[in-house]
Amino acid sequence: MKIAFIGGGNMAAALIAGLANKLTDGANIHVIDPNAEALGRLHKQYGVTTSAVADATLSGADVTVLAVKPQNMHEVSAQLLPFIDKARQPLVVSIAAGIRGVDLSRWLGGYGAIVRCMPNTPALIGMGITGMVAMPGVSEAQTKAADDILRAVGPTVWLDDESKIDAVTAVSGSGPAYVFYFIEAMQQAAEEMGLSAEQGTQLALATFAGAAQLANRSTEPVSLLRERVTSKGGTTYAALTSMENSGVKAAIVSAMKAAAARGKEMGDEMGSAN
Ligand SMILES: NC(=O)C1=CN([C@@H]2O[C@H](COP(=O)(O)OP(=O)(O)OC[C@H]3O[C@@H](n4cnc5c(N)ncnc54)[C@H](OP(=O)(O)O)[C@@H]3O)[C@@H](O)[C@H]2O)C=CC1
Ligand SMILES: O=C(O)[C@@H]1CCC=N1
Repeated sequence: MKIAFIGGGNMAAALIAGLANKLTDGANIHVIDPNAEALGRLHKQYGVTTSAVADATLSGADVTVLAVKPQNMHEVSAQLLPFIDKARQPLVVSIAAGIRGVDLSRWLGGYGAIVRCMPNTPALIGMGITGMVAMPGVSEAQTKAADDILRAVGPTVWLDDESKIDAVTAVSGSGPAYVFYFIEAMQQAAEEMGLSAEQGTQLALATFAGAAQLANRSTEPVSLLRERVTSKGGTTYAALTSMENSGVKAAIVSAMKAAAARGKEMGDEMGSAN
């Protein structure tokens, strides 16, 4: 399978890291990005071919992944359009937050073979997860091709309704940042209580990894696992009571709803502006 990426930034690099060697040889991946340094790195690490601007290599791609910022999706669609060979029906995969399939299709001259995805950066180590939705013009074979690509970097979750992808963005697309934020807070607290930076980091990271694995492997609800840590009148109880009193859970719920709302807003803004 020949795969082209337009945009070779953070998320594309994470996907390419998972894809190269696993699904396809790096030489079957072509990356287009104006940043020569980023291209050089990707070429050196994975053997991908590169170019600074959209070129005829795109015509030979079975799948083109649009991995630029949402604000650049309209101009990039215009750059891709001349290279879409409609007789071959190549698949277009968008990973952009917010950008709706109907707008992308319009920018691509009514082209319909589009799958929208929301991956996340743990794809870099093959531990991503991706929410996906196929536009009406996507064939079964194309759905499978999109699934094969994203499954190379972790499980896929197919959605029955495009509007739900904003929720996926809020949960797992942006999610790694919430986890890193929580780890940063634990690191800070550890240091403030006298542990070294190294010890704080080691303890926080192992706790996150262990708790996530435990929850993943357990058949019991996460709330029960939490209760088992929380001895009556003990230290965990003191911490969780403090969190509840500070409105931590409510703040997380409202932050994630803000992420989803921003996804929808970006779709509205970009769709109506172009
Ligand atoms: N980062 C993440 O965790 C996730 C991101 N996404 C989505 O992925 C997309 C990319 O995000 P991310 O990788 O973080 O962003 P980056 O800014 O890291 O990468 C985008 C890249 O596209 C390049 N670019 C801009 N214009 C063009 C063009 N015309 N042709 C080719 N390349 C171009 C940019 O170059 P320059 O910097 O010079 O403009 C940059 O290198 C976004 O739409 C985002 O919503 C989805 C899931 C998770
Ligand atoms: O912050 C963003 O907009 C992108 C989408 C999900 C993760 N990063």
